[in-house]
Amino acid sequence: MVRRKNLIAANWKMHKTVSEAVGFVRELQKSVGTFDDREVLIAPPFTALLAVSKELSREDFFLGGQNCHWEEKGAYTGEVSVPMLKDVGCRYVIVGHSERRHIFKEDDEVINKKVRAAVKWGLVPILCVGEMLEEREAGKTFEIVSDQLEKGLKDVDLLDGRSVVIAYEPVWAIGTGRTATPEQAQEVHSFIREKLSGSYGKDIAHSVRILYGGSVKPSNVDDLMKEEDVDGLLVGGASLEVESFRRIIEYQQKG
Ligand SMILES: O=C[C@H](O)COP(=O)(O)O
Repeated sequence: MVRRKNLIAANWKMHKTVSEAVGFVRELQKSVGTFDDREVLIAPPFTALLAVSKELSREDFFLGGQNCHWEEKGAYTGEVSVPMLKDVGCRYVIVGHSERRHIFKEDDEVINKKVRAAVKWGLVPILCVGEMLEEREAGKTFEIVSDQLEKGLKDVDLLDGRSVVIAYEPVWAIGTGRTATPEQAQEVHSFIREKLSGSYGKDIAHSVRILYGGSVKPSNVDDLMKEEDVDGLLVGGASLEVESFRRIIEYQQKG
């Protein structure tokens, strides 16, 4: 069984110019302490990937894309492939974020192709799953998460559990200021782990990192990270300021 290292990820979405991104990373790397139980991921817009890659100097900091295409190359105007992301130094790629699902109408089939492409060409996909508010209120959270997980991971080799990261992002908590309570997050995370255990076995399931995303801020990070199955965070808004993201990375240890 591989020991899980927590992953604190910044998803900058469509924010920051190249110079803003480079300045941020330079300052963040200087100000954040080093912890042997956690890693940091920066997912800037495509335009800033190369510049941020050159700026990243710490071994505990990694680079990620926010999206990818499933083919290696071809006539796909506006798209970026997994090998291209690898070429600029990415280790991770976010796949199936709710903004991609809802604004850009990506379905589970497309998301699965992207997950498989990422694993095939050596990036770790961060597969995002999560229910909408009306689905939660209708008591369908587990059903939705289970379905997205099953379809997103179809025919994906989880290897020892390190080839994929799952992010639970309840849609009603993204950018709304309304965070899931630590108990709500833990309930779904533990459900995800159980489900992975059923499909891939206990050892692999216990090695997969499950991140929480949705209005994570300095004021709620410590409580969220105390939950047993919360292995990190996918942070949007609060990752755009150095001081707030530094505080999130430096969450208080469990126990
Ligand atoms: O990828 C990040 C999530 O969409 C969360 O965004 P947020 O922290 O702004 O709510």
